[in-house]
Amino acid sequence: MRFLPTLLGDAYRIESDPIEDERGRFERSFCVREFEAAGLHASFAQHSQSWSASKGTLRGMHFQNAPHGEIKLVRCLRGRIWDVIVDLRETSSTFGRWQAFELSSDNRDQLYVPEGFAHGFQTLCDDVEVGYMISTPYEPKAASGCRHDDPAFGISWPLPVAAISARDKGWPDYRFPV
Ligand SMILES: Cc1cn([C@H]2C[C@H](O)[C@@H](COP(=O)(O)OP(=O)(O)O[C@H]3O[C@@H](C)C(=O)[C@@H](O)[C@H]3O)O2)c(=O)[nH]c1=O
Repeated sequence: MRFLPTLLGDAYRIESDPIEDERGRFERSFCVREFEAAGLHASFAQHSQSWSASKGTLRGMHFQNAPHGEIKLVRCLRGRIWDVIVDLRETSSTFGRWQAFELSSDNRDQLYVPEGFAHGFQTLCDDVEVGYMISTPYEPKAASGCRHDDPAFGISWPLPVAAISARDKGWPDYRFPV
């Protein structure tokens, strides 16, 4: 695996090292030894998958409040997504900044999302499956988020929004600390 730094501190794009033979392909998508050697969190409590029917579907931007903050390892298992993270760590030099990554079942890249980031994605085609490893169990009372179109961040999305949950449409404006 190759752990490629991103523009945002502590977040990594991870490329795998596929081994191909006459049957097809083998690759490790997670490895405690390699994650620990790279200094990354290597213990995950949950693996979740979502399926989105339509191109343009938007899920996010999500995070869990402390003390239930999550580290996520995100991979697109079928189709293509525009995956976006926002650094919400007030002490970070990249606080308030966002970055987007195309993850797909073709490139098979993964995104390591540190604790303290908001995460969301938009599907770039129909019939999209996304899988996440998550460091902490789901805690509904701590689940929170910010709007994908919040002017505080100015995130660019590639497509008009075709489907979004009422909850994700209704997150209040993000307030930067004064
Ligand atoms: C996230 C989650 C949801 N649920 C339930 C709550 C709800 O009834 C249903 C759908 O939940 P949501 O609308 O939050 O699903 P979704 O919008 O797909 O949530 C996901 O979005 C992406 C961007 C992430 O980063 C993930 O961590 C997760 O927050 O599933 C669980 O039971 N366990 C979980 O871990």
